[in-house]
Amino acid sequence: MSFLSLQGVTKRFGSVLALDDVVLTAPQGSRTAIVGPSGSGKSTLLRLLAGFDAPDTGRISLDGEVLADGPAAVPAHRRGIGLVAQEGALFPHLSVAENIGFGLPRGTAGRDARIRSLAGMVELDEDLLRRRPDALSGGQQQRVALARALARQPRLMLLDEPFSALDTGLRASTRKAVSALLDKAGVTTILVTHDQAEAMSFADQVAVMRNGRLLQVGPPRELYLQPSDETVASFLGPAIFLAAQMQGGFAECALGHVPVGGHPAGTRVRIMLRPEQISFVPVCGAAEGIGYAKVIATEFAGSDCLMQVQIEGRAGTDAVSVAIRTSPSHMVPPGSWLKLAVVGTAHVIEASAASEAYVD
Ligand SMILES: Nc1ncnc2c1ncn2[C@@H]1O[C@H](COP(=O)(O)OP(=O)(O)OP(=O)(O)O)[C@@H](O)[C@H]1O
Repeated sequence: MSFLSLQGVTKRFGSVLALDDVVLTAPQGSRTAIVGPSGSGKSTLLRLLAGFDAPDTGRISLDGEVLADGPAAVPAHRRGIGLVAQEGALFPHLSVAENIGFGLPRGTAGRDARIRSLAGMVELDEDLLRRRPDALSGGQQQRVALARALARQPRLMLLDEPFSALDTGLRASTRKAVSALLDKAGVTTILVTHDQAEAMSFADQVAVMRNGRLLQVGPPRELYLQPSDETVASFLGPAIFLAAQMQGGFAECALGHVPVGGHPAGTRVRIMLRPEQISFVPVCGAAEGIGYAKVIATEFAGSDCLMQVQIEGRAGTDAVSVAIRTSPSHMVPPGSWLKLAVVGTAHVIEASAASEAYVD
């Protein structure tokens, strides 16, 4: 049996179906990230896990204990679940030490030592313990919030966009530190985030949510390279979709002969590639034919620049415009011609009926 299990969880607010038959499991010690657009139901799911609200139908269990079975639910304070919210939500009038020790009864033997040990775990200097939260940086405040949540040795840790208030550099380093810490403590964790890259680097399982439903759940690499549909594909990053015809295990498309993963059913398919799977070499002058493309526009964005290129369609089909990624030193100006090649395999995202027309 899974350590954390949600079965058929549904929650409605008036006419809004916030959670629609959610099924999710997580092994002990694992990290799950829930991503999805605004209003997709992420916070509602977290609130139900924390015990701040109860499902209409469905069952939530943790470590063999049923936490909610429809509206009958174990109250939040009896769940042994820690929560770190977006702003850390520290008590402003208490010192950092008292914030960390908030859940530890006063007078408990070794309380101060435990607070110092928790501060050490989240790499907070001891001399910060006497300060008030407003005298700490955003990253330090988040680490205090994490130490406070860890103090009660939760069975499950819920992280609700805990890094979103931090700037890019601090965000990445805090995420790494928190991730290593949770790993070491072996705490099962659920992270809610708007940031797909953050979800994929933090978690061993990612769940993509939309309109209250989980569209796909799996390891980050699997979701990124083998999404179940175009919505999941596009949500996790830029994607190139091309119509293709299967021939001898290859997809014949505007890019030529492209190897595909798996054994797709059907002959007319739609394939997906990630922009970084397209390599190119500039060619002199106009070069028409399969695999050649003209640069239409460029977008400078530091280390990760984009070039919009137009590929001639196969006979009788329209040209296809796709974005490919490159470094600033490899970017060429609009009007240049390129020979493209595909790195790795394409993913067949949709196999159509054999009678469907072949279109790009
Ligand atoms: N207490 C409530 N009363 C009425 N509707 C609610 C309530 N809480 C959530 N909803 C609705 O349920 C849906 C899901 O909301 P939820 O906050 O879970 O989404 P979310 O994915 O967390 O969004 P965001 O990323 O913007 O925080 C939304 O349509 C929201 O308006």
